[in-house]
Amino acid sequence: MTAHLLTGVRPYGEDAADILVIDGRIAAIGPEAAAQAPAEAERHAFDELIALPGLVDIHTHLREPGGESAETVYTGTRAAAVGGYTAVFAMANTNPVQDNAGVVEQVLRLGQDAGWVDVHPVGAVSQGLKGEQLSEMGAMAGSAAQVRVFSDDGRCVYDPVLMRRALEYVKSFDGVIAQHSQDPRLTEGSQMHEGAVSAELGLRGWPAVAEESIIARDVLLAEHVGSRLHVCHLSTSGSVDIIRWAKARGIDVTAEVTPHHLLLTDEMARSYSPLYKVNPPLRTAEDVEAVREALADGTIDVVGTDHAPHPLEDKDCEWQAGAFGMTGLETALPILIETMVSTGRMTWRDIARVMSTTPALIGRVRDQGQGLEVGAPANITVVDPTVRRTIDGASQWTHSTNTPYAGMELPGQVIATFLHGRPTVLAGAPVEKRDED
Ligand SMILES: NC(=O)N[C@@H](CC(=O)O)C(=O)O
Repeated sequence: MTAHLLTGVRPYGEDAADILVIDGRIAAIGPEAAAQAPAEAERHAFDELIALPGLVDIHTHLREPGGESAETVYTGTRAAAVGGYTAVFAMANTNPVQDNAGVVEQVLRLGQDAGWVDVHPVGAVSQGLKGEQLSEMGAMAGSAAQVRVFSDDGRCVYDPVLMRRALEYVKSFDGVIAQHSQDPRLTEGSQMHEGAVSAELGLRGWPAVAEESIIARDVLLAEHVGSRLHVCHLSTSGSVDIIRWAKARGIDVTAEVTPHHLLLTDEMARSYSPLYKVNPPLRTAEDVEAVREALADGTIDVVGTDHAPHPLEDKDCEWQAGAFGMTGLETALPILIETMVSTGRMTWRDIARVMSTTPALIGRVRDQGQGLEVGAPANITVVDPTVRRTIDGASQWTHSTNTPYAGMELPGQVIATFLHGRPTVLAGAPVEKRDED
């Protein structure tokens, strides 16, 4: 038997209550926890700290296989655990692409061996992400990886016939298509958000309509075939309007926003530093306000990090040559605290909903996101919201340093993470899996 007693902790930021964990499940919460704790239980004094259900990231790039100079499954999932995550959905734009059962099972196994979080491989929608023919979706769904989320993320499924077929096909195994909404024709050569700042800087623009027109098309397709659509990294106020309209109409759509689109604007491009180059691009202050409001009112369902590590040479260069993407696993919760909790827009229960419960539901994962309830799997994140830390890329656990928050002071630190009852992070630092675990 393994047992842990978390004392003095505040579940969902509410009244202090001890939590007893036995053999991977929450055995008791409240006064009876200490009374029921076996003598050998490991005790953790977490007075005044906040307990949340383990975070679930619906949108992570782990890069392995093929991109190990940026990240491996091991380093990416270790960074996830440090960020408070207990599960991540690993995007399909690896090399080889996660478009068949062999590759998704490889990523699943790498995740299990690393042991930091549950890794759920995302399957590509199209073979080789080429947007021409459907991938082996059924084989991936039926594989050991039990894939339910399919995405060509990094690329848009542009062909409406392919998108329609994909939406139809995933219905048979309750899957979802997670679309990277970007009209490729409207964004050829685009470098940043199209607007006053791009005009001033002389960088080619990525117009909001390139995102909004694809979302509008896709919600109508999802309605037409009666299937489930997930919109990745929504970034504009117009996109929020479309999702609001689609939901009011009863369309089965969910939407995600990234931490960086909740905090940063296209003004950052004035530095010409590719650290701020990301896809979709950082938008205007009005867009940031719209996505914050939509996350708070439930129009946007989840926060996905879009953790996109890149090797230094792809970021330490001029803007035009830089790669799109920024790391995010270790800064997501601090940014949510800064933008949504400290501002009074969301409670800790709301954070649990958008960063744990709903992402697990969208991905059809049953042993995550169940909340801090007796009998639930003991996936628990313990955070100190009062600490303020200056972010430094070099001291993060991800293998890459492309954080746009370097030098910024952000609130909150994950003190401990428990994955199915086993601590993966204690005192803010990762804890290696032992052989007997
Ligand atoms: N979000 C990003 O800016 N980059 C992503 C893929 C993508 O372009 O969406 C990546 O894989 O690097």
